[in-house]
Amino acid sequence: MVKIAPSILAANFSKLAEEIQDVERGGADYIHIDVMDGHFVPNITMGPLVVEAIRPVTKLPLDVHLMIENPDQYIEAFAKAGADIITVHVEACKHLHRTLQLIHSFGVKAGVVINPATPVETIQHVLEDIEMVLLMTVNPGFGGQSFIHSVIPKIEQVKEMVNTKGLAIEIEVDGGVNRDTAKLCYDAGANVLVAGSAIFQQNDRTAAINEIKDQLG
Ligand SMILES: O=C(CO)[C@@H](O)[C@H](O)COP(=O)(O)O
Repeated sequence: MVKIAPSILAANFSKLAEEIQDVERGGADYIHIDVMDGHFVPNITMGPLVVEAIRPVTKLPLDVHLMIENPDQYIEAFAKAGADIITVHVEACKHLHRTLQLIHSFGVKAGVVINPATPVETIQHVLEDIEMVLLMTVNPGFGGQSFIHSVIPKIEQVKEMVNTKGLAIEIEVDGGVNRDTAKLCYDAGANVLVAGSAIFQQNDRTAAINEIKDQLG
């Protein structure tokens, strides 16, 4: 079953609790939280305090995507704030395996993210140590960008790697996912679809979520 993870980066921050409850009622499976530091990516968003504030307003798992340098420094804070899944970028981790162990040490699921230009081989030796792979389908940093189609074969490659090893890892995609691109990702092997503007910029979020799910056949 596909899961939909609305990215709150596209939500109205002045009424974040209502926005999150709206997508929860509308059938969302995860709440995707984009953490940006102005160094790893050219944008600054939210930190552990926002995750802590969101935690009591929803029962959905909080999927925290760290687009930050030196993620080890902040993992404990995000875990204690209520993250259920923490994903870190291969490109930002000096000792990726150690970082994944650190995430798990707080009882939180761990995932690895790769940018559009990063080869999937960079994650092959940590597949046994993660619960999620996140393939960026835009260059990270901003919502509302266009989907990068050259990532599709990478999704297929990851699916193949995961199947070959017989692992139960979620394959998530993020960036430019909407009613036109969702099926391409799903058919290639993705089972978690992050969508920001395609959901939060619609008046009827339930319809927006259903519209994406309906495309998948
Ligand atoms: O992590 C990111 C961007 O860096 C994403 O989560 C975007 O926030 C997705 O937004 P849309 O492309 O769906 O509008």
